[in-house]
Amino acid sequence: MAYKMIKVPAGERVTADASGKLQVPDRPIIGFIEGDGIGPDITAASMRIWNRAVEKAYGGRRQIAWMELFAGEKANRVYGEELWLPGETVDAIREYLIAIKGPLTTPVGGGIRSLNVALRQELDLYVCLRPVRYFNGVPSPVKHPEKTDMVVFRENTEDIYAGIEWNAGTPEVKKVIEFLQNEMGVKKIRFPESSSIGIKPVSVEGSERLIRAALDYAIANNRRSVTLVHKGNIMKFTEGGFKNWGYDLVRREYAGRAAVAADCDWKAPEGQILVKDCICDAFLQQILTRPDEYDVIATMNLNGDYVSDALAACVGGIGIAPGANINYTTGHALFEATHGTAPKYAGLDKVNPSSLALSGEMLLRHLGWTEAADLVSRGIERAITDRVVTYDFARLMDGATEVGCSGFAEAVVERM
Ligand SMILES: NC(=O)C1=CN([C@@H]2O[C@H](COP(=O)(O)OP(=O)(O)OC[C@H]3O[C@@H](n4cnc5c(N)ncnc54)[C@H](OP(=O)(O)O)[C@@H]3O)[C@@H](O)[C@H]2O)C=CC1
Ligand SMILES: O=C(O)CCC(=O)C(=O)O
Ligand SMILES: [Mg+2]
Repeated sequence: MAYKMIKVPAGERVTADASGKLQVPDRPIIGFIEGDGIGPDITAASMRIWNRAVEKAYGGRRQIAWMELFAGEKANRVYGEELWLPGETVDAIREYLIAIKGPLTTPVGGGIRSLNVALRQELDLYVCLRPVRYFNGVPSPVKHPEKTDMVVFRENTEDIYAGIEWNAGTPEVKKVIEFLQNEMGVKKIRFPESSSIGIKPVSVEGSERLIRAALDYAIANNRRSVTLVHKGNIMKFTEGGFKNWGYDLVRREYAGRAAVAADCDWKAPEGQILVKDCICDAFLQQILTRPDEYDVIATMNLNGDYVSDALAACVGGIGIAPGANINYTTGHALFEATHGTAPKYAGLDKVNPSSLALSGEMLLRHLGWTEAADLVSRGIERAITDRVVTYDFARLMDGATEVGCSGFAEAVVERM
């Protein structure tokens, strides 16, 4: 495909077969979006780490051909018009399959809708995968951060997060409210004249494909349990549906490999995954009090957003919380940090690049480049153990050497 502003480097496409399995050439073209706010700082630092890890692991036999894609504020500058998410950015990820992005700004209460959510929706990246593990030496607000070892599978295309809503006082919201009151017999809208309305779609298909991905991951990685996190006592047909459809799926498709807690008195037979559920408010309490009881988590979009930041806090904060948005059927994957653009730190070469760097570690592992991935995590681990850290860790550690974002990347590279 010919692109207007995207320069395709010398290299080859990663492709996927009909089952989503990847074929990875030695010089894969991988897209990257720099991102807004701290995006340029953490992208430059992470690139240094990823490229060095690949060079060290494969001595030039393998190399990533980076292809810059544009979104957010930079897209406006590059295209010379108001264009937040150029169509060719989405097309290029569709064509080249794998990309990584920095955070993109979403204004609150008006303005453009989230570009991050738009990318997930347009590419149907239905899993937001956020592993949460503790790196030795990272300062944490909990007593036993090493007990937190969870992998969050967050549904990424549905829920109230999809942004289907109408603003108070508009003719559109009036129409929706009148429909709800007159056609659907709704009597519970407390202030109908001044309400905004949002819609929460949660489907059987959307829930099943997410929960299936979580179960397959748990089985492939010898994990102990999958917990469905929901608020189904209150939102019976959406969040409660998610839980019920999940249990139905386990009984229908995973017999002999996974067992529903209620069917086995909370003890899965030897070699099987225990599937249980937890109401989200209680879950947010238990990740602080009993984190070792949870393992793989499957949840809906908004819960997953809250849960992943809360879990990140337990193991040192969102400065070190990686993630990926994946469609396991088509093979498309867009890796990204859990955190946002942290605008007050933009351009200061200050923040922790680990969240993006570790998202790249996930990307390398996803490509099957395990040796390079291991070097990234080893370098980060060693820098932290040596107490050479960015401000977010330094302010909580005794005897730390505080370095900037690029300085941390150098410290990682030296210790690979
Ligand atoms: N996927 C994406 O692209 C996402 C985008 N966003 C967007 O980002 C913007 C800002 O959101 P906001 O709510 O401020 O959340 P942010 O995640 O951007 O920042 C909140 C706080 O988290 C800490 N933090 C974030 N990143 C790092 C890092 N790399 N190293 C160290 N500490 C870090 C800082 O804490 P402290 O102040 O304590 O130093 C920061 O003030 C919004 O427009 C939001 O919509 C938000 C989340 C995800
Ligand atoms: O899109 C955004 O601005 C925020 C997204 C977010 O917080 C997340 O996906 O974790
Ligand atoms: Mg978030």
